[in-house]
Amino acid sequence: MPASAAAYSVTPWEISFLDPLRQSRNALIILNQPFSFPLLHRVWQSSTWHACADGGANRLHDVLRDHDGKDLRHLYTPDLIKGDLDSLRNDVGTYYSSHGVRIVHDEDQYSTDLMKCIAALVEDEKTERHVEQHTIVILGGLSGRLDQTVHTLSLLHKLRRSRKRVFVITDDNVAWLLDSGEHRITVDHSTFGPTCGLLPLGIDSTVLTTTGLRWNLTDHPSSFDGMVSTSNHLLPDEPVVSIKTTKPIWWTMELRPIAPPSRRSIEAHDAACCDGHSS
Ligand SMILES: Nc1ncnc2c1ncn2[C@@H]1O[C@H](COP(=O)(O)OP(=O)(O)OP(=O)(O)O)[C@@H](O)[C@H]1O
Ligand SMILES: Cc1ncc(C[n+]2csc(CCO)c2C)c(N)n1
Repeated sequence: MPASAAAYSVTPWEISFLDPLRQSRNALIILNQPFSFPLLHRVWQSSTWHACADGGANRLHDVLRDHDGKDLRHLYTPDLIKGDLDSLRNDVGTYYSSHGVRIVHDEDQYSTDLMKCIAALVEDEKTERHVEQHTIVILGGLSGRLDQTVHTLSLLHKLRRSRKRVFVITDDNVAWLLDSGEHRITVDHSTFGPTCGLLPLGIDSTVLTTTGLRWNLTDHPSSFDGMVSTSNHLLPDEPVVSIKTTKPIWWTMELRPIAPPSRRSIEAHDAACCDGHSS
C-alpha cells in the first residue's frame, strides 16, 4: 500500500445517543432552553454523566414535575448543576441540593455556564482511570438568543482541537462540526430528515464533495460570502452520507418528531436508575 493511502482516514459518524437502548460514554449538558420530555428521555437514557448549566436545571425540573400528572423528577437527577447561578431558581436549587446533587457556583464573568460545565467534565475525566473521552451531547444551544447560539457554534469550533465528538441537539436539529477531511455519516431516516445543511461558519471558505444528498457537490467552494448548502435533503434510499471538506464545516440534520416513551420504557428506566423506588 502506498504511504499516502495508509495515512488517509475517514471519520465514521453514527448518532447512537438517541437510542435509549444504547448507553454509551456520553456526557449530557442541559442548557437553559426549551426541550420536550421525549427528547430528554432519549438523550438522558443513553448518557452516563448528566449536568445542567445553571438555569438548565429549571428546564429539567419543570419538564419532569408534572408529566401526565406524574412527578418524574427523581428519575432524572443530574450529577451536577454548575454556573454563575444567576438563573437557577431557589425552589429548584433547594430540590436538587436536598436530593444530593452537586451544585457548583462559579462566578467567572469571562466564561459561560456551558463552558463551566465542559470544564467540570474535563476535571471529572482526569480523576477517572478511563482513557476514553466522553461524547458530549449538548441539549439546546441552537436557538434562542443569537449571542448564545453563536457562542455554541464558536465553542464547538474551538473544541475540535481537544474533543473527538461533541453534538448539539434540540427538538428540531442535530448538528456538529466536521473537521477538515473525509466523513461517513450513517443516517437513520426514521429519526432524521428530510432536510439537512452544510454551513461554512468560522472559516473563510472550504471545498466540498458529497454523496448521498439530493443536491450533491463535487469539489465545490462553499463560504459564508458565497454558496451555503441550506435546505438540502437526505435521500431515503441512501443509508450513508459522505462529505469531504478542506476546512471545518457544520453539518446539520432536521429531527423528526420523537414519540413519547412508553410507560414501560419509563418504568424500565426507574428500575435501572432508582431500583423502582419513588421518592
Ligand atoms: N436565551 C438563550 N438562548 C440560547 N441559549 C441560552 C439562552 N439562555 C441560556 N442559554 C444557554 O444555557 C446556558 C445556561 O443559561 P442561563 O440562563 O442559566 O445563564 P445565562 O446567564 O443566560 O448564560 P451565561 O451565564 O452562560 O452567559 C447558557 O450558558 C447558554 O449556553
Ligand atoms: C469582551 C467581553 N464581553 C462580554 C463579557 C461578558 N461575559 C462573557 S461570559 C460571561 C459569563 C456569563 O455567565 C459574561 C458576563 C466579557 N467578560 N468580556
